[in-house]
Amino acid sequence: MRIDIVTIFPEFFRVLDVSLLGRARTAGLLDVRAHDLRDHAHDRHRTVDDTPYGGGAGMVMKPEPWGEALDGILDEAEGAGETVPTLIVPSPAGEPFTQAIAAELAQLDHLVFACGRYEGIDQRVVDHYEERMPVRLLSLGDYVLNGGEVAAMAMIEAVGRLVPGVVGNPESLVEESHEDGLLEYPSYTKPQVWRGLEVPDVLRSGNHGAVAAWRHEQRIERTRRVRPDLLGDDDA
Ligand SMILES: COc1ccc(Cn2ccc3ccc(-c4cc(N)[nH]n4)cc32)cc1
Repeated sequence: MRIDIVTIFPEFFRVLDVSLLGRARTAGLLDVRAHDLRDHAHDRHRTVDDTPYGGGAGMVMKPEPWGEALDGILDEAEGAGETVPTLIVPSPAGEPFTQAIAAELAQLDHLVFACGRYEGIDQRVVDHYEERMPVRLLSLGDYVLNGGEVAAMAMIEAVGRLVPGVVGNPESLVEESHEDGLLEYPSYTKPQVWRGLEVPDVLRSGNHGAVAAWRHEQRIERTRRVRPDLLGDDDA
């Protein structure tokens, strides 16, 4: 999977060079490239923002630098005969990002993240590129960040780890929180007793059926307690 990120803070994504996604990049499973939006602002101050039409506080990101940056990525993909990438625009006004969306995006060959700042990106950028490629406005949650970078990083990690081969043991992706609509079961490791707290006996019983049943019940109980909204009416 190829991932392009357009941002005024490309250095923010250097962290992707380490950890799980770093190994995936080295293995050629993920090709992640950050682009500096200011490279596409050609005035002396490399200006990417301006005052909003209609007035109001704050600044809005100018469309021209975005057009040049995104055209460059699109033209390269088209020139290489690749499938048209999907444009992901993190936004407080977006569709809630979920594990299901992460799984859907993990099937694609090429994602482009447009990380806005200030009060957002001129609407005409989304309107224009909706004519050329799939565009998804996605929200990380019902709170306001200062820009799209943190949201993009979270989405890239959630999607990247689902790309086949990125996670060493694919079995570890099964029965994760939200993977099938339930939260994950509680986990334990050695020592058997820690500060007077014991590992549940069933987990040391060697009875795999009993362990599986206990874990499933724990998932339902935890989901009912913490996230009843994830359960259907008859399960809540
Ligand atoms: C009009 O109100 C505002 C609009 C934008 C902003 C700051 N900002 C600029 C670009 C950008 C991209 C994503 C997000 C974001 C995403 C989630 N889930 N929370 N916040 C925030 C962003 C502040 C206020």
